[in-house]
Amino acid sequence: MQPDLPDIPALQRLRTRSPLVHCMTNDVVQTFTANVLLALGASPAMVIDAGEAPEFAAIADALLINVGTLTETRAQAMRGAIEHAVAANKPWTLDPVAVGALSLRTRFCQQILSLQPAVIRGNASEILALAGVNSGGRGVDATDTADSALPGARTLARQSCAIVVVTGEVDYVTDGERTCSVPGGDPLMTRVVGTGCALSAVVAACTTLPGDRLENVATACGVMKRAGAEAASQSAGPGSFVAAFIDALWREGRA
Ligand SMILES: Nc1ncnc2c1ncn2[C@@H]1O[C@H](COP(=O)(O)OP(=O)(O)OP(=O)(O)O)[C@@H](O)[C@H]1O
Ligand SMILES: Cc1ncsc1CCO
Ligand SMILES: [Mg+2]
Repeated sequence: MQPDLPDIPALQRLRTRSPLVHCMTNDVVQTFTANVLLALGASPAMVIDAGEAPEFAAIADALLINVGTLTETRAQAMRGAIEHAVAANKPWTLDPVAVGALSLRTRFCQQILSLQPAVIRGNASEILALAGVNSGGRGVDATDTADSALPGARTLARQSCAIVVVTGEVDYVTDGERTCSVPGGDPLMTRVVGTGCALSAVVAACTTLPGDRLENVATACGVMKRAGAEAASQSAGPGSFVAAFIDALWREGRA
């Protein structure tokens, strides 16, 4: 395991570069995801139609594929976008929401794994399912711990040549050989929808940074956990947590 990493320069770089992040994400988390990226200085765009998503994927700096509200039509648009991103040498990140629990999305994610994702970010049940390990996942929430999913995450990283992030009480970031652990955050982060989905978007933004990708992805996890802990300490419950969380992200990486 690697020790805690200095992440402020990476955050400052994110604000300076303001990467354009093409988000093909689920209907539940669109606005929250865009606001999280904006608070950190990145530039979100939710372009989803099959007629223009491939074109945009080649222009944007990074692509996020989140299958939370997948349909057959969206799957087609996503596949086209991924192919164009890969052809243009742009990194793409996969959030395999509820994979393992449902067959269309499980099949789709297994297929697109061969298209060289830079990063796969999921909760423990999703990562175990994608790694081919039976898990108790039955919906969008994890029923396994991140610790128990770490061996599966390492196997998935080696199989897919992607960096794999498994989130929970501790986040683990692995390339199959090196692993960073990122503690912190707050359980309140799981009582509002989309903190994991938004983290995947921040991870996608961080794949555009120069330097060690594993460290940059761990930085994304650390930033979200730090903001989550700060927001939880300032809020009365899930409603005010959301506003405090966006505000805490806004302060991250500022002098
Ligand atoms: N018990 C916990 N304590 C502290 N932080 C947590 C805990 N569980 C999750 N988190 C944090 O919450 C965020 C979301 O992680 P989670 O594993 O819940 O993803 P997810 O299930 O994909 O979320 P969603 O589907 O709502 O987007 C991450 O930043 C993670 O570090
Ligand atoms: C609640 C929910 N349902 C489909 S996607 C989603 C967001 C969390 O992943
Ligand atoms: Mg999720």
